[in-house]
Amino acid sequence: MKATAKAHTNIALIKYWGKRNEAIILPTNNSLSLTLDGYYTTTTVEFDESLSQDQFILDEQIASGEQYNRVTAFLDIIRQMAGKQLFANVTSVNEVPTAAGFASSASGFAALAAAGSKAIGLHLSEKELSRLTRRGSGSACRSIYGGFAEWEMGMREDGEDSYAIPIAPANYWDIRVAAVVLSATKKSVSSRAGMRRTVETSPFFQGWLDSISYDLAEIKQGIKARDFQQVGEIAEANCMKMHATTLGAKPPFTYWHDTTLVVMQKVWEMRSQGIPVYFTIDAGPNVKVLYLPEHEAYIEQTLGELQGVTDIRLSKPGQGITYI
Ligand SMILES: O=C(O)C[C@@](O)(CF)CCOP(=O)(O)OP(=O)(O)O
Repeated sequence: MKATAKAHTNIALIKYWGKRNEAIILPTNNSLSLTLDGYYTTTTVEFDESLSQDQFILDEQIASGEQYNRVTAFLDIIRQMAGKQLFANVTSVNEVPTAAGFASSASGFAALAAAGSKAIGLHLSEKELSRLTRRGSGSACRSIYGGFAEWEMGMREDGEDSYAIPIAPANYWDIRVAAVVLSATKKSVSSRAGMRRTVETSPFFQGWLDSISYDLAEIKQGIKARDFQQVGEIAEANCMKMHATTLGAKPPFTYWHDTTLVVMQKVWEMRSQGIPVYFTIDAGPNVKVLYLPEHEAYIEQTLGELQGVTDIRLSKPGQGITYI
């Protein structure tokens, strides 16, 4: 009863920002992402009837506290689906530089869902696997697919219709993402806490929701046409609207640090010089820069020279779940 799976993280171009149900993780809006090849998690799950509790080893460290609790609670869902009361040894290795502030929970929960469901003997479709992964971490449900994926928020309150669907495969369009890692270390508000505070208190949240259907339609048209300017403009604007909601929360907050703005302004400067380059930012200070392959060397060098930038991690579109 053992299986190993590898999953890549993804970068949202239309953000998941807000839950309508926290218990089973149902979002307030659809989101759309690109799976990246530069960051992934490999997870092995072995169910063993001799075990009296789950054990979770993350990057060669025995996990405890919140990390352990989220994994064992997730395994409970898998046990319940399979009707088996077995405990498991879980071993995860992240090729996700934690300093990058990437939501390693995305690749982590996707790999855990895939390996855990297979190890316990469930044969889930991609849709069923995405729906299961969503219960671990919302954005992770998009990592089931390679390339571009859209998480349909669903209308049902039991979440049966809330899962990701593939939009275009990894080999459809070679656009690139540079994760600009900043030295900022101050703990920002977690995405979960940030969403909650924003939904509950920000007067700008409704404006965010009202803009989603237009952004989604425009970005899908841009992807279909391989129109980088259209995709970049929409993604950057959507990110700015998401972050604007946090400024209206009570108490207000922002994920941006000083270097975040330095990188943003450098992207705008390069764009004013005629280079097609855009950015997006998640629940942290790091900036993810979108560009085309022909500009990779110049963009990597230009961003790498900025004060406060400690690493640049380049990604191409990544694959969905693979079993090893
Ligand atoms: O990825 C995106 O769409 C946008 C964000 O990264 C924020 F910018 C949200 C990620 O939220 P996640 O960590 O998935 O929350 P969970 O469901 O509470 O685990």
